[in-house]
Amino acid sequence: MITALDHIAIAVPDLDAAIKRFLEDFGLPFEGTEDVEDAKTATAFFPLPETSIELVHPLRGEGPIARYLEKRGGGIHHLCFRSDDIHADVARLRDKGYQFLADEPAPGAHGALTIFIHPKSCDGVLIELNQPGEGH
Ligand SMILES: CC[C@H](C(=O)O)C(=O)SCCNC(=O)CCNC(=O)[C@H](O)C(C)(C)COP(=O)(O)OP(=O)(O)OC[C@H]1O[C@@H](n2cnc3c(N)ncnc32)[C@H](O)[C@@H]1OP(=O)(O)O
Ligand SMILES: [Co+2]
Repeated sequence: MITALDHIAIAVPDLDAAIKRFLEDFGLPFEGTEDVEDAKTATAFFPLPETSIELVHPLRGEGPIARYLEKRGGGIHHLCFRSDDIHADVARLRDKGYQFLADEPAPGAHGALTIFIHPKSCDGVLIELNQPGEGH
């Protein structure tokens, strides 16, 4: 079952400048950065009550965020729904015809199990599902 809007991710060409903006201009609480090697993405999280803003930036200039920034520039990149049983939700949504970008959920930021649905399945919006690990 989907239980929350876990985060909204924004693709940013300059991670340090964007962190400064959300920290100093908007005054959001900053949790820290985490590089997700498998996703070739550097992330920065700003937790707010019940959800977070996630900044995403290419690791070493490559990967999906690099391609996104090249084609579209910075902008809202994906929404992530939190699940309390990601395998059941993936099976349920696959049965309904949603196209997933991987066969199985894999570890993402914070060690959460994560999987993406192709934007073509959701009116052009990239959707991530995650199931937080213990302690998050
Ligand atoms: C998991 C760690 C962390 C976390 O929260 O835990 C993250 O969130 S990391 C986030 C980075 N990882 C990903 O984004 C993985 C999933 N994304 C992908 O695999 C690709 O970006 C993909 C498949 C969505 C698109 O890659 P592709 O190489 O096919 O790029 P194209 O530019 O050819 O795009 C094809 C088609 O999709 C449209 N598109 C691409 N990105 C987005 C987007 N973020 N939102 C909406 N639409 C998107 C793109 O415009 C193309 O459309 P078309 O009509 O064919 O031009
Ligand atoms: Co994300």
